[in-house]
Amino acid sequence: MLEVRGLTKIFGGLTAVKDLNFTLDAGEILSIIGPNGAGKSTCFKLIASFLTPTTGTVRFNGKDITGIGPHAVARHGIVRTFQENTSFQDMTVREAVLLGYQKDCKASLAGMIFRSPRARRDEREAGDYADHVLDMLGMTGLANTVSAALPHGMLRNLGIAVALAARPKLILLDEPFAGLNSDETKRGVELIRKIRDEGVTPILVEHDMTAVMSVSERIVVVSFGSKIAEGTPAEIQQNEKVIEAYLGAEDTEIGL
Ligand SMILES: Nc1ncnc2c1ncn2[C@@H]1O[C@H](COP(=O)(O)OP(=O)(O)OP(=O)(O)O)[C@@H](O)[C@H]1O
Repeated sequence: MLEVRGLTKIFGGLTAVKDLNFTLDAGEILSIIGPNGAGKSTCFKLIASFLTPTTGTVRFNGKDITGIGPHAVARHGIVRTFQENTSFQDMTVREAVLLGYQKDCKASLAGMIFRSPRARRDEREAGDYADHVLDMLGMTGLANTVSAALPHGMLRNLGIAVALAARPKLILLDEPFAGLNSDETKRGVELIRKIRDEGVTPILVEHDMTAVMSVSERIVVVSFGSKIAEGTPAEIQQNEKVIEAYLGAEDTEIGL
């Protein structure tokens, strides 16, 4: 589904991502981990086309999508969530999710204004789908809550809900467990499996090693921009290079 080849990003004199190669199959749960500053977020930005690589390619379902821009990438079915999303503060939860869905509507602008049958059908479908997504995220009871009033964990969920509302094929989750307590993390792990079971393939960048080891089917480890290991959680936990990379860093939490 996703093929990253020779991906490199140089900022001035600093190589943030260096000749990175990995592939991802549809339906697989992959995590990218690595010490602080290893290049994980940059890698996400390159895939989602928020940044253009210095060299290398990103292919999605056989098509070259390198550097085509975030909107074009979204049209191909790739969305990205952000660590802190404050864009829908004034909207209710349901309104924010409906906004995420909008780009998918088929009715013309005139159709929407004059409420054509097509526009009415779109509206109904959007409402049904928004309710489905909210149910999936355990947010049905919060549908009419103003986003600014949501607790931290639920604001995170809302970001995921808005991204899912666009009905992507691939969702890039940037630190979905950051700041969550252990119960919320357990629910987060279940949620990621649920997302995958709905046909949306998740990739995570994450520091919470307990969550990573529990949810991932495969892990790619980066250090100083380069891939140093790739394998199952069990393989990664025993990998010497990985242990060394984490021991040498301030962030020593690898869950060993
Ligand atoms: N726009 C930019 N301009 C210059 N340097 C940047 C830019 N974005 C990232 N970097 C640098 O590239 C390196 C990789 O950063 P990146 O944010 O990708 O790491 P990360 O693995 O996601 O880190 P963290 O886990 O702390 O979020 C860092 O040294 C960072 O300072």
